[in-house]
Amino acid sequence: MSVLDEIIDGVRADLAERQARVSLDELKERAAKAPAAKDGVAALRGDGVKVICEVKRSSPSKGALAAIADPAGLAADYEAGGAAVISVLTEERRFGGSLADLEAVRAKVDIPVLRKDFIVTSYQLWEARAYGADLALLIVAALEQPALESLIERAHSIGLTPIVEVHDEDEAERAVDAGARVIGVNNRDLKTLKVDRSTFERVAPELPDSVVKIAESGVRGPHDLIAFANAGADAVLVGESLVTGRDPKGAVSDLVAAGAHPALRHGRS
Ligand SMILES: O=P(O)(O)OC[C@@H](O)[C@@H](O)c1c[nH]c2ccccc12
Repeated sequence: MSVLDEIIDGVRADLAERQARVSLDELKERAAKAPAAKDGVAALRGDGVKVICEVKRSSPSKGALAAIADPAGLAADYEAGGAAVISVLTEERRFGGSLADLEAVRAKVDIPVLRKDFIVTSYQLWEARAYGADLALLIVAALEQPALESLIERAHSIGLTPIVEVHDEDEAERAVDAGARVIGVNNRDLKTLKVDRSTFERVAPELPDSVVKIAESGVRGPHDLIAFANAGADAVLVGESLVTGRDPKGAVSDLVAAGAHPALRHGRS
């Protein structure tokens, strides 16, 4: 069984408990009361390379990264540093996240918030909206094609922007066929947890120009951002290097400044 399969088994078990506690109708009521979703696509387009900053306590590859006693405070630092979107991991067992983190971050920042989890049913999309997310991650490797298609559609109908995550050319084709407009290329293989920074550069050319392209994982600093930008990234998604550093706000503003450099603007819309 791959690491991804193990993670998803745990996610399904936790999900079954929540579903037994909170009905879909209750979630929908809560979602109806949530502030309207912000435009995730608009936040990721435009001049310069956008920076998505992640609230991440631990990971299956590295174990504990940072305690993050105040996820909302960290998110506020990211926002002050110029982040375009905040990513909040809500997976509990391996990443140490929760829906409470999502709710706390949502209440604190004005920029769009991404629910980062292993989404396998529309119930989790309703949860995302009910707890204030504007975007939700859908991982192609975790979903059969019909499920991927219906979750993309459902996300749109709920008002969420789906970020569809791929790791190779076949998954990229599946994402595009399923109607994805925002695609994240994960440089980490979720089946082996290995990071290969050439993944983005290999997969991005398979994606149509109209798709918003995000390079995910392995961004250590401005140098990596510039490399991904030169390979066509509209945005980067950064976790570990921000949560383990001493000055998250400063690190974000260094990334944003590198991404705003005029030399990178050529060919961007
Ligand atoms: O911590 P990093 O290497 O900067 O990576 C962040 C993000 O890309 C990573 O957390 C991630 C990408 N896709 C995921 C899917 C599920 C959980 C986590 C992820």
